[in-house]
Amino acid sequence: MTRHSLPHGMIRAATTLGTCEGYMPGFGNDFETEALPGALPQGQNSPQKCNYGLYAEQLSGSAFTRPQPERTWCYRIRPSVKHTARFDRIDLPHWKSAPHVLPDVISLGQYRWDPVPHADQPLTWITGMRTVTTAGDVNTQTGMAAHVYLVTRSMEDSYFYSADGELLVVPQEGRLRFCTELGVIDLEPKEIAILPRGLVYRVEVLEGPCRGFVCENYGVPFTLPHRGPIGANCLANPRDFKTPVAAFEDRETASEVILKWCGQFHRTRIGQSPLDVVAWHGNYAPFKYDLRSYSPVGAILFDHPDPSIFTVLTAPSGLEGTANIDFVLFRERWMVAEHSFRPPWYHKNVMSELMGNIYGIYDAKPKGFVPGGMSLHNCMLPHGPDRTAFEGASNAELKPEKLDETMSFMFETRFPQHLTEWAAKSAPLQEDYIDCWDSLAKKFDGTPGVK
Ligand SMILES: O=C(O)Cc1cc(O)ccc1O
Ligand SMILES: [Fe+2]
Repeated sequence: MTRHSLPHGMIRAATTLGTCEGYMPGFGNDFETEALPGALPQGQNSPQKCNYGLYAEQLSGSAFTRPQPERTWCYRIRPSVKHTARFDRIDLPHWKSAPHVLPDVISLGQYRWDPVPHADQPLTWITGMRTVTTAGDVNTQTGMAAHVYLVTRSMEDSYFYSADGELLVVPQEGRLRFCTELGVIDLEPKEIAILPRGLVYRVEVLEGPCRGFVCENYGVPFTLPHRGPIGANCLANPRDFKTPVAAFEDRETASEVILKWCGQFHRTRIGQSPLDVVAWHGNYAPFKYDLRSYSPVGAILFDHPDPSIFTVLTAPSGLEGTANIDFVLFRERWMVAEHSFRPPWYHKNVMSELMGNIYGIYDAKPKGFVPGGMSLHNCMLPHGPDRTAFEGASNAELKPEKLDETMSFMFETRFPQHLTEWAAKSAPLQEDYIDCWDSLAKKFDGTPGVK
């Protein structure tokens, strides 16, 4: 087996059959990977002594007793407990957790933001996280938070992990590298990544400035949706998810580990890199997914289906069919529906919808919802196409039309989303957003016929 070197002398497992540029294909597979030959024990998890003097350690991402438990066995230079000395509380004022309901912030409404501009000062993955909304309760492991990240600087000898939930990362600008305990993920716009709860990592800037969106999932991890009558194919296909091969660094330098725990941040100081997992096997691991491999299924004769058909990943809530979070993708597709109003209909929804634009034009909002921008249509708040979209689609010739160069997404949660003070007062909120429906004309005059 040959080794691949990454910055900081990180040693990565060689690409082997079934892997692609350092990644292994499949969703939720039981993966196994080793960066040094023979580092992974065969036939058992806890040998009396591990090869290379490694320590065996289990990372459990679900209760031991879940029907399909999620866990990974790590073979590492030091057990994690050596990477966590005493913790001191630190303040990260822009990263908020639910419940975070403020008396002087009104969350009830329809909101839209321009792209958040980059700051003057350098920001890392940790200092550059800006919470937009929170929902549910981090202490009961229900709900989520939506964030924007603005990152211009790599973390150096600094590592992070969250006990509060997994992070779904949706880049919109720039390229990031996630050096994790279980391997390295490089991420750019049109891709997404999942960083599981409890996984330690460092984030480096490959090409900045970097901006994107994060959904912090306090609940059970994202999984693939039940496909129902769609059957086994299309939507997000399992083989297109990529989990990194093992990579480790054996580096003794003064370092810090920052831990998010019950909404608060803590720092511990250690004398080495905690990314020292030489080999691992299991089904609890980070992964990335290229959104261009998503095969949308839609209306091929008439009408407009619910956007749930565009679900990429879903995080169940415990109530059957009612997601803690759905991650929904509106990407390039053909519009062919006959005698139909093709964009989204007007609607009110018990779920709350936070949307972001990755690139291009979104059909319900030809203007104002721009790449890097966001919108929030909260629980039971009516919304739909603006006047331009409505008039355009009501009068368009209904020939097959390609919605090209477009990619927006939605974090849709069963819980109402509460704005942070930053989202309500500092972020570039469009004060006139609701005016986009103002000029919708009354067409009804009591006489029959299409108006
Ligand atoms: O509000 C939105 O733009 C998102 C959305 C899209 C769609 O096609 C149907 C319903 C819906 O909430
Ligand atoms: Fe909607």
